[in-house]
Amino acid sequence: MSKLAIITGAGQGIGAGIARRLAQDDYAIAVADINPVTGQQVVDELQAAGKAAKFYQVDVAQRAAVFDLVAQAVADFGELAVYVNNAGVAFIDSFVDSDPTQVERLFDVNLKGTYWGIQAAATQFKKQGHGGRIVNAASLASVEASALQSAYSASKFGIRGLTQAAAKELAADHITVNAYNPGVVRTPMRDAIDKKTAAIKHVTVPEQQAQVLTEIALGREAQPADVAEVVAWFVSPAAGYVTGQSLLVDGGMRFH
Ligand SMILES: NC(=O)C1=CN([C@@H]2O[C@H](COP(=O)(O)OP(=O)(O)OC[C@H]3O[C@@H](n4cnc5c(N)ncnc54)[C@H](O)[C@@H]3O)[C@@H](O)[C@H]2O)C=CC1
Ligand SMILES: CC(=O)C(C)=O
Repeated sequence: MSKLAIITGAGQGIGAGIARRLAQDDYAIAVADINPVTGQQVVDELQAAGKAAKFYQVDVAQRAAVFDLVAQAVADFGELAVYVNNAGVAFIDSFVDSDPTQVERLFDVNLKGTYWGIQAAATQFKKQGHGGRIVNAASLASVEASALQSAYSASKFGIRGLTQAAAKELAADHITVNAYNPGVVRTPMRDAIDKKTAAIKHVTVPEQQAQVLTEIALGREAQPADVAEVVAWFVSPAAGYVTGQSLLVDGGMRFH
């Protein structure tokens, strides 16, 4: 019988990559996303490959909806084994020009959405009584803040803190909590970041992307699969003694 993995923001990008990768390890995949079109497309793809998957529409900023997500997915697939807080939003703007509405929404989705996800998953794991794995999406912006991404960086610093605090408290229940810190991963989020950054800097998008590439030691951007491999490791038996850690997956951009 498959074990259940809930992945938020799995309708595209890194989350979809994580869904595809964990499906290879015979997890039943709960594709949780605010976007029903892309989310269902990922489910259709997994099901066409013979994998167990179902779409759940959720806004992770809504605590009750996150708890309902866990309850519905467990009712559909049985015991929860893995919860990945991947959903996130970003925007580019100067500190002083950042729009308050965008700042509020970003903290509600990234920081509070991760908080509710840890709460809901840990509550379910405690009920089940034999541990579990929680993995959170931080960022290289959680170890060194990014200019033009003040709110985003703060949210990711916060997620690193949530990861450490949850790991300390939940270890007694054999629940590990870790985070992945991607650098530059080619997704729609990154496309939007590159476009706005180029406009602010008055350069072309290719020029902006070429500049960023010079900062990556391995000389290439990441693909979602690069990050998904790290998440697959975090939830594997091999990482059973790892908790509270935030692992840079950036091709060599930050060396903390
Ligand atoms: N792409 C990159 O270079 C990096 C991404 N990250 C983080 O990785 C995670 C995934 O990023 P990407 O795949 O690039 O993003 P993306 O924007 O391409 O995909 C994010 C997914 O989350 C969903 N989503 C957004 N708000 C939601 C909400 N309130 N409730 C439920 N679902 C929601 C979107 O519909 C989308 O399917 C994010 O937390 C991001 O901050 C971290 C470092 C670098
Ligand atoms: C560094 C980072 O988190 C993005 C989205 O670029």
